[in-house]
Amino acid sequence: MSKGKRAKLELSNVQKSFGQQEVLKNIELKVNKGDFIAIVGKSGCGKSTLLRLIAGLEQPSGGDIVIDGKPLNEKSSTAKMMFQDGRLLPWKTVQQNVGLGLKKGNEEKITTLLEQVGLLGRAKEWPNVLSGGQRQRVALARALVHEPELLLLDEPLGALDALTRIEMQQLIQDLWMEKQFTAILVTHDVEEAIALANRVIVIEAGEISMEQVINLPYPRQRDHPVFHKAVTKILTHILGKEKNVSEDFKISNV
Ligand SMILES: Nc1ncnc2c1ncn2[C@@H]1O[C@H](COP(=O)(O)OP(=O)(O)OP(=O)(O)O)[C@@H](O)[C@H]1O
Repeated sequence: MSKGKRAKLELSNVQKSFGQQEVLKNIELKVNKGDFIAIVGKSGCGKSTLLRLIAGLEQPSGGDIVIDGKPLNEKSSTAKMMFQDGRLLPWKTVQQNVGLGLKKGNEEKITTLLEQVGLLGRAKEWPNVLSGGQRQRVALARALVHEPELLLLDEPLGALDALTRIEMQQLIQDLWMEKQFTAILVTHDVEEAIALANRVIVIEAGEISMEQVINLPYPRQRDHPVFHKAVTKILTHILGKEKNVSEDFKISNV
């Protein structure tokens, strides 16, 4: 992270407990405007809780969350969130879903976004006739139609098949490159993290145990050797088998 860039989001000593269970402790994280951050880690390590804190959907038990220089108190007004299940309203058409909460006079934005996600021809259909991937395209359009400066993605592609998942990753990357919003993605998939993020954060037992800058150009190429080294390095860290890794994979910078 280069000095002098404006911080979009800053977390200082953030903690979160549910009853006696301490889920997050001492989280320190600075996200610059335009960053694409991926948060990875084992199931139950606290990834979604961290995202929900940033979205203002949960309150921290301690520490500070600052967005655009201002403390985040209640629900974040600038952030938009996209979930694994899309959360489309089944009684509204595709275009009505995308336009939810949008003020009158902005219909053109709906058309533009539907075109960008490749669903303009399905605008008047109901969500239940769409495939899982198409539903997530609608969910993505719905999040982006508000032109959010901060997009929070909670395992949005987790329910999709491998090929659709890669197509969706490319779509998210294209839209991020074009619109230059700040993105934070929670994912189980280390390859997905490296396909999209300029920084990957690993959470282990409620703490950030690794932060890896991914110095690969966009659009990302999966067949780049550094891509595979980065996957191995992060997976090795998560799985805790550093001692068994060959020297080839012990790289300091990717
Ligand atoms: N509202 C809640 N009330 C009580 N405990 C909770 C609540 N939300 C999360 N937890 C607990 O916090 C821990 C972390 O959950 P979280 O969903 O953040 O993990 P995660 O890393 O996103 O997991 P996964 O990858 O399986 O989705 C878990 O032990 C979970 O049971």
